Amino acid sequence: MTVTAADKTGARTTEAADVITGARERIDALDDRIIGLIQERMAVSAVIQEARITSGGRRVNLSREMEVLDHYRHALGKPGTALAMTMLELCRGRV
Ligand SMILES: C=C(O[C@@H]1C=C(C(=O)O)C=C[C@H]1O)C(=O)O
Repeated sequence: MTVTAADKTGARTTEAADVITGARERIDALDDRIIGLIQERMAVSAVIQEARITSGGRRVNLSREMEVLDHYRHALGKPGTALAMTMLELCRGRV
């Protein structure tokens, strides 16, 4: 059986299916960029952590993490905090 664009998108008209298919391509491209930025952030964060550990300090700096959490919460509301927590976990591991 053939899978139509309407089947894949959940749309009930070909016009809506076309809009959704085009917008999903943009979302996929945005997600690629977001993932690239997260990977870049992880690399920069690793440089900071290594410098601090090599100097005799600790990997984690909680006061800085609070600033990062506040930044995301101000920009995105409560879910921003959860997003920042996940980002921090990606960048420095679970604490
Ligand atoms: C990158 C740092 O080290 C750790 C990782 C952080 C981050 O990825 O944003 C923030 C605080 C630290 O726990 C830093 O101190 O800035």
